[in-house]
Amino acid sequence: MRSSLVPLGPPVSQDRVITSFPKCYTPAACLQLREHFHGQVSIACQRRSTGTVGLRLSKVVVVGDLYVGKTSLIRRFCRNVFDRNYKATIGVDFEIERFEVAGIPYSLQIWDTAGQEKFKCIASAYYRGAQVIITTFDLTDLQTLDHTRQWLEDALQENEPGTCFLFLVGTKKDLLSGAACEQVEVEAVRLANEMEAEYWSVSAKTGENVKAFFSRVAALAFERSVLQDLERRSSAWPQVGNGDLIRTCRNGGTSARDPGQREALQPGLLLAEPASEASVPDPARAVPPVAWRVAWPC
Ligand SMILES: Nc1nc2c(ncn2[C@@H]2O[C@H](COP(=O)(O)OP(=O)(O)OP(=O)(O)O)[C@@H](O)[C@H]2O)c(=O)[nH]1
Repeated sequence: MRSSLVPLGPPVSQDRVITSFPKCYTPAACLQLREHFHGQVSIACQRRSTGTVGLRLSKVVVVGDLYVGKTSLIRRFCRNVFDRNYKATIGVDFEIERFEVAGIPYSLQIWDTAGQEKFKCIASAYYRGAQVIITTFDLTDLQTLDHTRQWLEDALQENEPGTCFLFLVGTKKDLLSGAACEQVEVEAVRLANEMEAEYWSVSAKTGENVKAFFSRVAALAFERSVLQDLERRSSAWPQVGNGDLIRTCRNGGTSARDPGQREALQPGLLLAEPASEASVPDPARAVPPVAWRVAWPC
């Protein structure tokens, strides 16, 4: 179903339309194993009640050593091109990529940052406000994998704890045989788990896994945005006063109205809707959430 929201620009191309939840690369290092959208998100999308999500951009920051292939990865995805000549990124650059996720328009702003040390201070100024951090390394150069810890630490320093999805991505997959790649991946998966990141390996040259990877990024970021929006709205309606309206409860409780929805939420996440539009309070007088509780189930 095409979205009825936000007719900004031309419709997104068919390969940016995400209808079912994209699979992870390996369950051994994966942010979530579900193969469908969170029940609350599906309902919100069906009802077109995803708030401002369709109007917002989610910020994705790509970091990693120089020459690992950050620019090439982004260019392969956004423009479907590959250039074998190296041109260092100076500071930062970004692309905006539009999607339609579960019928809702959604955009990623993908920031390409410089890997060269001399540009690092410029690039790091753009880490703030990221919803997704992609830490990249070259599968043919293990030193670049060692450095990912530091890249991640630097990027996390600029963001609130627990607010970013983390990915560890091995690049230049085409340069390794299957066996050699698997060998590197053992270590990469171990590190990804340590970082609480999802692991992927890709090739910008052949395009292998590139679209699947960014679709996964978009779906995860979209789902979180919708859940945050629902939580924000539920916090703005503190006096629900009707148990029937609470469709997802603490500790993964099930819905009074939708008993089929058995999605587990993190303790403390409470989602509710007002009885009708008339009960929506004046936003200026709404009680803001005491603190964001952003921790997502696998
Ligand atoms: N064979 C192969 N080469 C790649 C791949 N991705 C990138 N390269 C090459 O690796 C070199 C570096 O790629 P870039 O994308 O410019 O690297 P970068 O990480 O953006 O570098 P900085 O901007 O300096 O941080 C270029 O010569 C690319 O052609 C890949 O998937 N396969």
